[in-house]
Amino acid sequence: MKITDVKLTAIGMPRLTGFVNKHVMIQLLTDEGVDGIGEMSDFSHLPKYTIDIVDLERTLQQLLIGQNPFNIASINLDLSNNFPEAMYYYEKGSFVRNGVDTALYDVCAKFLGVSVSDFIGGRLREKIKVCYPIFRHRFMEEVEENIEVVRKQFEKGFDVFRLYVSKNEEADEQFLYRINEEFGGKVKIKSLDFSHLLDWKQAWRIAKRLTKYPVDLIESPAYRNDFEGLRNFRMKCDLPVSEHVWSLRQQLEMIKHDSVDIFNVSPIFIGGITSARKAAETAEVAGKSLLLGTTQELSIGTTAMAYFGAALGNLDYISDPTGPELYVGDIVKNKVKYRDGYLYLPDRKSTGLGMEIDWGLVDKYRIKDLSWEDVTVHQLQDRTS
Ligand SMILES: O=C(O)[C@@H](O)[C@H](O)[C@H](O)[C@@H](O)C(=O)O
Ligand SMILES: [Mg+2]
Ligand SMILES: [Mg+2]
Repeated sequence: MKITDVKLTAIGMPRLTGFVNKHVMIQLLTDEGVDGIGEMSDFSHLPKYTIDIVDLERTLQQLLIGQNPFNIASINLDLSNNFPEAMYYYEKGSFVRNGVDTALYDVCAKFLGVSVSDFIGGRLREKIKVCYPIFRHRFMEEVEENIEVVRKQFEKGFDVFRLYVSKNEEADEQFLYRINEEFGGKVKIKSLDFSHLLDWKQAWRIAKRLTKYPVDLIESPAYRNDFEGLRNFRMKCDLPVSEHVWSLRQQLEMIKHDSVDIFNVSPIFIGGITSARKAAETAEVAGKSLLLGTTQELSIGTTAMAYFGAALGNLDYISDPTGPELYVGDIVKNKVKYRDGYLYLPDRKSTGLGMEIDWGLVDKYRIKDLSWEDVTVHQLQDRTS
C-alpha cells in the first residue's frame, strides 16, 4: 500500500462558551482505496502565530506521498526530524505529528479490516472515566455561572469535575464551598489545575487554602519545565501531583527530579499515539501513574485517545477528554459517546478508528485558514469568549 495524497481541512468549532477552537483534519489517500483520517486538534493556544496550512499540506505531501503507511516507525522519525520536540506544552509541531500518526493507525487498521485497538494492544477497558472542566474564575460573578454548569452537566451524567485555579482564589474557594454545600458527596472534584501560571511557592499557598475541600490531585503547580519547583511542591503536598508530558526529554527530567506522581499523557501534546505509548511505557518503568489528558479534541481526536487509553495498565486516575461535550458540533456521523461520566470506545467490530466523516458538517464548520481572531491572552488561558 502507498500513500498517494495528503489533504488538510481547517475547521473552526465553537464551544458552548462561545470560544472558537481551530482544528485541522488530515486525510491520507492510498492506492488501495482506503483512506486514513486524523486530527491536529486545537491550534487555538499560545503562542499567537499561525501555521500556513497550504504550506503544511505541501510539506506533508512531500514527506508522505509514496510511503507505505505501515512504516509507522520510520514515518515518525521523518516527522520528528521535520517537526522536532520543543520542550513547550502547546508546541504546534506536536499537533502536526499527532494528526499524521493517528491517520496512519486509521488507514493501516482499516486496510487489515480491524479496529485500531487490535493494532495497539487491545483493550483493558471498554470505557474511560472522565471529568468535565470548569474553566478558571477571574470574577466572583463567574462562580454562579459555573455552579450552573455543574448542575447541567450533573444532569447529563457527569459526576466528576476539574477546576482551573489561581487567578481569583476567593472565587475558587467560593466555588468549592458551594459545590460541597449543594452536592455533598454526589459530585467530586478530581483536580485543581494551576496551568503553570504560578511559581511553586505561590501555588502551594493557594493549594493549602483550597484543599480544605476534597480533591484527588493537583496539576501543573509550578512554572513550565521547573522540575525542582514541581518536586518542592510535591514534597510538601500530601496529594498526588500531575504534570503534562510535552516532550520525552521533559519527561526524563521529571523522572530524574522525581517531580510528579502522575504523568498526564495525551497524544496531541507528545505528537501522536506512537509517542504517547512511549511516554506511557516510560511512566510505567519509572513506577508512575497515568491519566489521559486532553486539549479538548473533536470526535476523531477523542476516539484516537480512547483507543490509546484503553490499552494502558497504569491509568490510575480519572481522565480529561470531554471535547465532544464542550463543542456545539462535530464533523463525523458517529460522534463519540459519553454516558454516566464515561467515555465509551467504539464497537470493537468497527474498522480503523471507526469514525465516518460527515461532509455536510465539514462544510458547515470549514474555515479558510488558522488566522487568529481578536482574542486576549486571558481569553486564551481561560478558554472564554
Ligand atoms: O489540562 C489542561 O491543562 C487542559 O486541558 C488545557 O490544555 C486546556 O487549555 C485545553 O487545552 C483546552 O483547550 O481547554
Ligand atoms: Mg492541565
Ligand atoms: Mg486545547
